Parts: sequence; C-alpha cells; structure tokens
Amino acid sequence: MTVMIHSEGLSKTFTLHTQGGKTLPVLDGVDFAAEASECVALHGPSGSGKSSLMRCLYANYKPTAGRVMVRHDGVQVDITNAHPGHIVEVRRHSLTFVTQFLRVIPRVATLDIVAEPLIQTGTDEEDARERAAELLERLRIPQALWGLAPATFSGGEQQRVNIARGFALPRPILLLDEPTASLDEANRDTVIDLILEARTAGAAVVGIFHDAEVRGRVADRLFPLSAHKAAA
Ligand SMILES: Nc1ncnc2c1ncn2[C@@H]1O[C@H](COP(=O)(O)OP(=O)(O)OP(=O)(O)O)[C@@H](O)[C@H]1O
Repeated sequence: MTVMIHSEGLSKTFTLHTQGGKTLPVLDGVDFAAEASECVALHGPSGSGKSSLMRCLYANYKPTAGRVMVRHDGVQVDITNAHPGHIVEVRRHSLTFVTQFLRVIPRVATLDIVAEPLIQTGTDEEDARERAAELLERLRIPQALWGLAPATFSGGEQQRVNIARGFALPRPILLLDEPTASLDEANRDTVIDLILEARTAGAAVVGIFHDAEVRGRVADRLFPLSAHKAAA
C-alpha cells in the first residue's frame, strides 16, 4: 500500500502571548499515516486537537516538533519545512483541504470559483466549466446562482460551493473538516457519495466527521486523539 501523507513525531504547543505566554500542549508525538484508497477519520473529544492536526497536515500550522511528509509527483515532500512556493505547488496538484467555510476572492462567479483549480492545472477552460457545472448540479446549487459571487449565499450553499471546488480536481490527498456540517440529508448523501468515489479512485481521505452516521459510512478506520494536558 502507498502511504500518501504521514506525520512523524508531530507535536504542537500553542503559546498564548496575550495571556502571559501560557503554553497549551495539544499534540504530543503524533505518528499519523493515511494510505491511498482509504478514509481515516480523526476522532476524539472536543479540544483534543483534530483541527490542529489537520492544519499541520496542510502546513497551515507549523508543528513545534516533528514533520509532515506528503507524496507529491512520486516522491515524499517534507511539507513542514518546504519553501512556500513548493507548498503551493504540492497543494495545487496533490493535496486539498475542504473546510466548512468558503474563503475566496470576492466578486468572482461561483462557476469560476469551482472551475479554478482545474484551469490552474492546465484543463481547458470549457472542460473545466463543464466539470464545475456537473458538480454544482449534483450538489443542488440552482443554475440561477452559478453566475453570482457566493458572498450572499446561505451557509449551506457556501459550504456546497466549497465542496464542489474541493472535488473539482481529483487530487490524491483530500483533507475534509466537517464537510457535511450545515447540509440537509440529500446533500449530505451527495457528499458521502463524492467521498466514496474519491476513495475508490485511489485518494487518501482524512476527515473530521462529527456526524456518527457520516463517519460510519465513509471511514475505514478511526485515528484516536485524546484530551490534551492542562495549560502550563
Ligand atoms: N491558534 C490557536 N491558538 C491557541 N490555541 C489554539 C489554537 N488553535 C487551537 N487551539 C487550542 O488547541 C486545542 C485543540 O483545538 P482543536 O480545534 O484542534 O480541537 P478539536 O479536536 O478540533 O476540537 P472541536 O472538536 O471542538 O472542533 C483547544 O484547546 C484550542 O483552544
């Protein structure tokens, strides 16, 4: 089996500068790995560090110790210590992170937001927009909204646009933070199908799924995180 993303001795301690420099140890020597064609759910009580681990895996957080290795272009890249330009390259082709919230450039039309990851990696613009339209339709975003910027959309609509953008370009490593949080049942089922399709196509999927039913349907295994120690 091919390991697509893993951490080695990953630790994260937050220093609260506005609170007298108090320290909060959250992750302590975490060895995590996800292989191609599997879905791993990060699991643990609130505050156990699921989101922090996810952000370290995406190189949004710099760990206090240890590192994260990502398979990109057939080689292992130490994304913790990579040059920012290299991180952008790895994310563009190999690693995507779908959060609950849509953060995009204002005033760009929904269809273009979803098509962008494809166009950036060389897909013909017409084909990219066709794929974007297909996903928006599957996720029940009314066609009347495709030409509008999503700033005024409902929470659930914005989340679905974000999901469509995350799934538009099939990347080999998919990080998902609560992808079904504000969705109704029909859309939740569509997202479950998209996750299972990505996994079947060979993606390594790492997710935080608070909904036990979603977790049960998509996850091959749980990666447990336990409550962290008290602040020093
Ligand atoms: N940027 C930050 N600065 C300081 N402390 C932080 C930061 N991010 C997270 N923490 C702290 O780290 C701990 C773990 O937070 P994290 O969000 O990773 O947990 P979680 O398991 O995802 O929680 P939940 O299930 O409630 O979303 C919390 O006590 C939180 O206060």
